[in-house]
Amino acid sequence: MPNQPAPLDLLLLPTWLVPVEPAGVVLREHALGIRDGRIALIAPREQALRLEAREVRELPGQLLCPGLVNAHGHAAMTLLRGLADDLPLMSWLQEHIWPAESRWVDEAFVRCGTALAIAEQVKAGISCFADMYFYPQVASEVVHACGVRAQISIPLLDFPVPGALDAQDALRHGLQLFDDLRQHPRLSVAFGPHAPYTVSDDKLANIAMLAEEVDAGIHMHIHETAGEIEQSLASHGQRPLARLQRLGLLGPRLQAVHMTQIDESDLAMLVESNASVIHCPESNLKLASGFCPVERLWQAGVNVAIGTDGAASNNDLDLLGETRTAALLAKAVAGSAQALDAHRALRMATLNGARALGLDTQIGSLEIGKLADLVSFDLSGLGCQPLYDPVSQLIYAANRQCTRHLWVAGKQLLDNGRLLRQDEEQLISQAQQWAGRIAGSPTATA
Ligand SMILES: CSC[C@H]1O[C@@H](n2cnc3c(O)ncnc32)[C@H](O)[C@@H]1O
Ligand SMILES: [Zn+2]
Repeated sequence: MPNQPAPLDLLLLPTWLVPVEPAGVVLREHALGIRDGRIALIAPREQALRLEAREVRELPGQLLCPGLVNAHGHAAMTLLRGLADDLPLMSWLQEHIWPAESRWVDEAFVRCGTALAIAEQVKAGISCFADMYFYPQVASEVVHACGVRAQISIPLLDFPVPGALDAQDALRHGLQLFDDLRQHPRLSVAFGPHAPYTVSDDKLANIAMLAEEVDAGIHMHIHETAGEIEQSLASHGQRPLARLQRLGLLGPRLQAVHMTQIDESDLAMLVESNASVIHCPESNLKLASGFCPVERLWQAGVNVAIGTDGAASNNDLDLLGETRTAALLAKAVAGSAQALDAHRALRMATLNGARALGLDTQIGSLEIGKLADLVSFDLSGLGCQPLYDPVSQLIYAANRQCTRHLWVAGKQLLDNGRLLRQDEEQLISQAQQWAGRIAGSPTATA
């Protein structure tokens, strides 16, 4: 008697299944089966329905694809959403955000803001996000409790920040977090030197060495504005990326966030080092920082992922909307309507994000053996009719309200648009209490 395969835990029957890898494929009349948190089956619907499954779920009018990966953000900054708008990066940061952070950010702030960010992201189809903020230990506890996946960066700056007296103190806490989370199934830890203009040479060289030693990512704002390049040339006689190369930070573990300023030598360094670029188009537009040349990077072979940045410079954590902005902006920047087509845009928001975070063997595409991090979007509504091409519809016509169901490692976090692991009413009320305190203070941002 041949061995019967164990029953599937869940069999999903969407109208469209978009695996992302192989590229450009849309499967109709197909099913996806999950066993032990992993994708165990992708097969024609009729064939799959003959298999034993503990639960079978029809997803009519829905597109099933990998969960979105928000490759850059500052989760707890949700509590600073709308506090200082319509400003350029440096006055936004130095005159408003940093003063507000030193006045208000503590463990309770990070706990509440991170939970709010996770709820907003899960409701928007994001199953994995990269976070760079203060009190990373607290953020990791919230991620653990909410069931989502995240890379948590250890923030490192030359000056004291909430939760760390100096960079050495931050590193000490950070290395402890590496040890604590080494075996965690959903959490990874990276180094988060804030930017070339806030971290000195000796600390950057030390981070490069430590990242090699513990095999971790390096997540950093780089080449966000033209002013950053000018300042680096004046202070260091080098462009920031060249300086980072000299200090040993360039390599596949580097996650270079923003990169709106790229000359030929920068491009060559990115290609040669296999570093990833994290594109944050809406933050770059809102702070008038510049335009990342996504198509040029992509054609040169650089892995380009996408991030929302924090809710204080965006002002939402809507990766689907961000991807649409990226697809539209890429065409304007490249002067070509073919730049960043819908399929590549979806790849940027899934598999490329996973690759940037070093998770592409585990998530980012629907392939047998990968973790079942999945999202379904409902394309049956009026705004998506008529429908010729489901991926075009997802990127150019749908919006985050179309998000229906979301699973992380086969565990459902969103059911028909409803959060299963978080209390929406409570999150809203807690966020309002924070806003009451912050807005009610005469020193809200100064
Ligand atoms: C190292 S913790 C995060 C730190 O970064 C600040 N921040 C948020 N958005 C940006 C951005 O676009 N460029 C530079 N710095 C940014 C955030 O407020 C924290 O202070
Ligand atoms: Zn940022």
